Amino acid sequence: MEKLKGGIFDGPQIRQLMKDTDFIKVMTVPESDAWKSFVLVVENFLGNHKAPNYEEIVQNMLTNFQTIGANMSIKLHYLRNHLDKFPDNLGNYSEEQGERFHQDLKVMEERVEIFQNTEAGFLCELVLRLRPVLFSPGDYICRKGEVGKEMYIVNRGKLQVVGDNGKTVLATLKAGCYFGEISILNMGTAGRGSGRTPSNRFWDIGRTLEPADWRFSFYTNTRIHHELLSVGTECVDDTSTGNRRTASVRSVGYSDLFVLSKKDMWDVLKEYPAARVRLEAIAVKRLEKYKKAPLEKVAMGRCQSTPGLVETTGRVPIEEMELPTVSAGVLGGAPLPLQPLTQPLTQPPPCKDLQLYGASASPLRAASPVASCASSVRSSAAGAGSARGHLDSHEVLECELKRLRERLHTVETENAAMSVKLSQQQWEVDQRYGA
Ligand SMILES: Nc1ncnc2c1ncn2[C@@H]1O[C@@H]2COP(=O)(O)O[C@H]2[C@H]1O
Repeated sequence: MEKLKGGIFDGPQIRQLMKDTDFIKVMTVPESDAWKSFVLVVENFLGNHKAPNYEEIVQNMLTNFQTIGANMSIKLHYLRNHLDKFPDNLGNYSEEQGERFHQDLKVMEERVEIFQNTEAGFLCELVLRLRPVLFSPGDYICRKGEVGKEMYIVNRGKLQVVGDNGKTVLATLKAGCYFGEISILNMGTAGRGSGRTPSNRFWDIGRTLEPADWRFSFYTNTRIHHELLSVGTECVDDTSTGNRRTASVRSVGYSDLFVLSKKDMWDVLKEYPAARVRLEAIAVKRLEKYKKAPLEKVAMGRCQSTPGLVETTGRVPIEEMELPTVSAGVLGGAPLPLQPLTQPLTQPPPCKDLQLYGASASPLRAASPVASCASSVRSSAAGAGSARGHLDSHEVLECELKRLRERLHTVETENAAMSVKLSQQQWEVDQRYGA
């Protein structure tokens, strides 16, 4: 009954309609074309008989459905993309199996927030990449601090998000809920391997040098060159940071989940940038809820794991070290004078303030027009209260995406320029010392 109310017909009802000669009489021409082509699909593909030209028959039905503006369900997209993968005799497949398939897709389409109001193609691409997995009572699906490689959607069962002690239950998840998205979208606890952020690692490199060595090392020490470049590049490699699980999740009883790998998710997101913005916006909101903190704190958490944004509360912020500009120094001009470092390099305390670096000052700094947009949005979000905050979080994400693209371009260009300069210097050293 529920299905009928929702306009969903099962096999016996469809067969009844196919026999009903009056049914087609109440249709317009395009509708009757669509109906007839559907009947052809039932008779030549979905039942016991698969006609040699079944692909043409299915394609014809899809075209006719599109003509009448029918909202193609995910199942029809599935049909189109995987026509060649259906077994020869679909009639052998029971109603129960069909029902199960229908239910699986229904969970995705209707109950999973991230899949609602997304482009049909995006949803279809994701659904096709989902794998079903089963967990037993007490199984941990993920543990806090691990690198996240998958996200999960609960199809059936009950799970608990637990705190550090494994006892405090932060949330209970049931069918339709999803989890594990924070780390695969790189919004979790920042850090790769050692757990140190790129900005921490700038400081680590700095601390290995005597102040007087800064200028000399920057020009002649290939290790420093390479390390700085690798950290700089990591700043724009936004799949490498913030990838740690923010909590542990365990199965209460048996649970039946769908798993989506990070790689698959990112492969699809590459093709659907609007969906990426939307997913990240939802993740920011969810993080905000988890942390029960005001927006700017959440933005800070994200920024710590966001390439290009660096904490600046250390006693000697890296931008004050006055490294020479790329154009004047690295690209062949005379090195700019460096101010001697009067204070030792120290580890910056936790982020209180955020600053975006401008491209002109150092090869490690980001392009600025979009950066200033992001930072002004951020500061307005901080000042204007929580109602405006939600709107701004979206703007911040959009600005950040733009800025990251520009930053990637800048770092790649600078990387290439520095490599040229490096080879040049190596050649000069070889010439001088006869290596
Ligand atoms: N307080 C919370 N309430 C509900 N879900 C949470 C909470 N904290 C973390 N999670 C989820 O648990 C997941 C653990 O892995 P991730 O950090 O990738 O993504 C996390 C969220 O999806």
